[in-house]
Amino acid sequence: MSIMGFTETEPGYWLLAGVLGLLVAWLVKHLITGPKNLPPGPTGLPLLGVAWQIYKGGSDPLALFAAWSKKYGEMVSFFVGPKPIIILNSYPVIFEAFRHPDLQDRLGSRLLQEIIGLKNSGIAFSNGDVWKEQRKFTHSVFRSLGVGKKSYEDTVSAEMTQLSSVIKEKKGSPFDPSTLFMQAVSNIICSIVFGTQYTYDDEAFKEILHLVNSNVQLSGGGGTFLFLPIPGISKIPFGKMKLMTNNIRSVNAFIQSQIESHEKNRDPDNQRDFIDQYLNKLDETKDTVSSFTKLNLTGCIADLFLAGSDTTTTTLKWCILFMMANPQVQSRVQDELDHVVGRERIPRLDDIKDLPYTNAVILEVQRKGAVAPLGVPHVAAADTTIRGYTIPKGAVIVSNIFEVLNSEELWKDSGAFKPERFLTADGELIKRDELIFFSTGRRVCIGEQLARMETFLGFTSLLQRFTFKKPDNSPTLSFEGVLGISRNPVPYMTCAVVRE
Ligand code: HEM
Repeated sequence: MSIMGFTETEPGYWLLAGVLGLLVAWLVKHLITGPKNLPPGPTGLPLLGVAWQIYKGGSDPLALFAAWSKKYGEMVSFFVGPKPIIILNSYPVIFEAFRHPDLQDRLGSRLLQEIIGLKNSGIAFSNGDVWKEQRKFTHSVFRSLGVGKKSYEDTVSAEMTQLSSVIKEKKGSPFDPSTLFMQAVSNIICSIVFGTQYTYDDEAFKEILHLVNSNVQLSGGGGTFLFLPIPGISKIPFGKMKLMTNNIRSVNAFIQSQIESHEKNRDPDNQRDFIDQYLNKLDETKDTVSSFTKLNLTGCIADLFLAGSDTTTTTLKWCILFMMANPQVQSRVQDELDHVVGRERIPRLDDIKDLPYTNAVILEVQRKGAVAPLGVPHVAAADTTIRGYTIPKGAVIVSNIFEVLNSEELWKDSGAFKPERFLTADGELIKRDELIFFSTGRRVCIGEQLARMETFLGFTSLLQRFTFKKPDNSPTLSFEGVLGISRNPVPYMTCAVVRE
């Protein structure tokens, strides 16, 4: 018998026979023992699943997922290799699934495990009791420091004042705001975690931000490269993986040096920051199987930086981009600020209730910017039924936040930038549950209050002092999103003109 022209005496015959045998075995196993009753979705090549379609979707998986949502509905399933992936495309289904106790696990990062030993560690990538304990503890530290509350306002305002002073030095000439926004936002995380706020010319601070930022870029859409389950991934001696490995080593060395200096200079009666409080917790913990360990401290610090810096920085970048593109909206925000706050003092959280238009603008920027368009993937800890479909144990569950924020059903004329959609006829602010920028359910963003506060105080203090303009002769403004760990605007330049 010959296969595709090869006879039994040729090596190609046995190679092809082997490949075909594997395909048949996979198909049989998949049909007989594979998960049943999955939500509908595209069928892909055996073994590869729809990996090739996603690859072809290239820089715009969001468009591909939108097309699938239209075709298959609010729950879509497909395979990447042997792994089932479930995409949730509507607010009600995300709301239901993300409250289910069996749909709260995460994918681990092989890369972080190999380099730092982080496995089921920290908050964002841990499961079960470790996750519950670390998340609860982080919440309690945030509460005690007043993070996201009025008592933390001065720290955030001081940072935004430093940001404005540096921007003022640009004297209206064009600049890319990315690095400055990142410095301001990361400095707030530094104050929570290390008890320090750096000046923007501090070399160590600049170097760490460069390393974190570089990994945010290198990680690719949704942080894919962080999660590749390839054994020995950290040993790859070239390309992206080598760069990421080196960056992670350097960031880890910085984190360890901070922990060590806190250990040397501690005063248990004066707990300055997250690290001090964690070290105290380690002292108190007698339980040998407790999740409070130095490794988990490292995991929490890494998570707060990764999750807390890039997202809020990106939100501020979208804010300025939309203001440059909509000067009439910008000047209406400035009028409202002049009327309510004036120019003599900086905006405060107490002003929020009196600034409905400004708040509507922030909501619309967040809706259109969709900085976390696919959230952070969850994993099913057990077979679970949602809306009559089975989500099998081990399936990866992706919340398509982007689809919810762009749904024509929820937001009439959803493609347009219209802050008025969040105002009543009387000018009161309308709050909508479907605005799930920070996700929903048990793993909802732990930094939500802080991020809202940073965005409000950052945006208002900038617009109080400056008018942002597109530099003459600069490229046409683009509203395309560039998908990295978060969804960024295409890099742009702006001129910050001091207001008369
Ligand atoms: C505009 C800014 C932000 C956005 C849009 C955002 C969005 C999100 C989203 C969508 C998730 C996934 C929730 C889920 O899995 O269901 C998340 C998780 C998380 N965020 Fe944020 N976030 C922002 C700012 C922050 C800040 C400032 C911090 C830190 C202070 C932070 C810390 C975290 C952590 C630690 C998690 C993991 C929570 C867990 O797994 O239990 N985020 N965020």
